[in-house]
Amino acid sequence: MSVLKITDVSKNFAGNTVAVDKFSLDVADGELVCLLGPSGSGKSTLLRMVGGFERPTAGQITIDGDDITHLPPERRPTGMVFQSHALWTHMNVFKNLAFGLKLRGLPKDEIKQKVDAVLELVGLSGYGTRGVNQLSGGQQQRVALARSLVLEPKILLLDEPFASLDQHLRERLREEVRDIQQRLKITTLFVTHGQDEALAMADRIVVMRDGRTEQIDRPDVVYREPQTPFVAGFIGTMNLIEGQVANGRFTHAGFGLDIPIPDGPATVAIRPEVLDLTASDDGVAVVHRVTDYGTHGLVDLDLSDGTRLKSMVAHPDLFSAGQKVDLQPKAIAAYRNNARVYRS
Ligand SMILES: Nc1ncnc2c1ncn2[C@@H]1O[C@H](COP(=O)(O)OP(=O)(O)OP(=O)(O)O)[C@@H](O)[C@H]1O
Repeated sequence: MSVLKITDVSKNFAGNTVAVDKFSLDVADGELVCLLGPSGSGKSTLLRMVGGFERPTAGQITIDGDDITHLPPERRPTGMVFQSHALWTHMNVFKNLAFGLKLRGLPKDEIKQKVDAVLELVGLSGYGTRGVNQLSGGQQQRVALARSLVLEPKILLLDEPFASLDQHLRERLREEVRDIQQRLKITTLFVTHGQDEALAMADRIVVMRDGRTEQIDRPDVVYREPQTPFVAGFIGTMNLIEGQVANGRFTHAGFGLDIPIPDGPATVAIRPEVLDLTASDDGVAVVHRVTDYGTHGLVDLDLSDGTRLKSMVAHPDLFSAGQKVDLQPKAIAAYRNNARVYRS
């Protein structure tokens, strides 16, 4: 059952910037949906409209069937965690967490019980008396999450909560947050421009572009079956080759493939892990660089017009810069007019 329903929501800023354009999305109970897209695609604006920090120009947002489109943030059953955690630095951790509960008029012992429970949930038991400034960046972000969770929101809204943390900590925290989210079964909308984060955490990913949905699907589907060249190029590493189809054959710069689609321009997409190489004196590509990552190798290669492609290989030592190679893709997709028209 859908808990959060966003219907035809738009946001136009002054100066005619259309940040969000007739956007619709249903989020099911307990689901974690990631809004993923490049900078400026409207992710934060959309999240802020759900949280009540931005007013939609048009459209409707409901939670459990109640229209919340024009309610202020404090009257919505939502909890938002921002990129800059905005903790109160003059208060200790306990007071930061107790603040919202106090406003709700809860008795002292119940506040203590709830704060202790949420501190345990985020792995910070015993940190109540610490000053916020005495915590690491990761700990501060956990407190920010706890401050939202302690108010038991129906919907948790996370706006790039790990953006300021280093890679290692980011990976650890996203696992922790996913664990907590699944344990609490809390419906969550999560904004990120990190595709790894989205692939690792989401039940479904919304790929956004120019304020609109480009694709909504499970992470594995978004990765394996991107519906547009934009999604293909945005998620994971993808070789995109723009060429022409004539008589069922796609060609570009000496590279050719049989594709049973009508004549005309097409974009072919091939993942590096399914682009096999064989050394050949009259090969269509030249190896530019070979990188050995230990577990696998990555070969950068150029077609005759300079189009750069990537191939993942099991034995990088078989290849070297300057070598000519032939390409054998094991799986391809072809796009025309921004839609997928073929997949092998
Ligand atoms: N307060 C504002 N006034 C005017 N334009 C705005 C405002 N906030 C956002 N925009 C514009 O709306 C568009 C979408 O911005 P938004 O911040 O939602 O994108 P985003 O996908 O979250 O980007 P990022 O990943 O960089 O945070 C951008 O063109 C942005 O410049």
